[in-house]
Amino acid sequence: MTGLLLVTAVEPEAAAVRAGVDGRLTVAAVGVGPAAAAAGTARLLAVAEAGGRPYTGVVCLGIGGGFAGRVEVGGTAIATRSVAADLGAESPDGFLPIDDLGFGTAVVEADAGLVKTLRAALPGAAVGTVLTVSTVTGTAASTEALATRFPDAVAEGMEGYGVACAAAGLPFAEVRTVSNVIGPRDRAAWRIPAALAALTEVGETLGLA
Ligand SMILES: O=C(O)c1cccc(C(=O)CC[C@H]2O[C@@H](n3cnc4c(=O)[nH]cnc43)[C@H](O)[C@@H]2O)c1
Repeated sequence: MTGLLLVTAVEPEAAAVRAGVDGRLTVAAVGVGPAAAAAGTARLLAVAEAGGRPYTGVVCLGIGGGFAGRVEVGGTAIATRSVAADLGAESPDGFLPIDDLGFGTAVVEADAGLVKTLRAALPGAAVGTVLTVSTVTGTAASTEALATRFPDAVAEGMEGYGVACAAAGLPFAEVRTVSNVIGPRDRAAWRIPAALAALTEVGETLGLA
């Protein structure tokens, strides 16, 4: 996997991944939320391309929320696809994704080859849809709504779809290590050290692959 660009939202996540990668791949923090992450990723890809050393793929990594019963806190989720869950329109009949509005798609499929490699390297990981949200889910009602709309969703983060759009045709994957259960907000219950330690383990596998 030489040549992969690994991106996270914030520097503590990047440091955790770097500790595992051990200098074998580039790891950068590109900002929180899909817009900042897309812009930051696009800039890194453009600079590398202009320098004649283009990246061969992009992996979005970070801590995230996990759907109860689908992945454990401290566990890892590999995305089969990254979906912008709140990109669309509300209506009296429910949420309408941009796909239904005729404005493109809120879904980016992960690269099958990268997913296969990640699954082999991380056999204990949950595998499924990873949602991208601009607002962290924090009520029982919104959690239930998302779990119903996306029965195969395992986790949510705030950057995957943005990074995937910036990757624009390059092989893309997303991996989340779970710091908290998605549900009524309880920041004190977040297990960030465990999720960062799991990110280092993911970095080890990517650095060796
Ligand atoms: O406070 C710290 O020490 C700390 C260390 C590393 C990372 C953080 C973050 O808060 C990272 C923000 C990042 O986390 C993702 N995230 C985490 N939980 C959720 C969630 O339940 N729903 C959506 N996103 C989540 C998200 O991608 C943020 O960008 C703090």
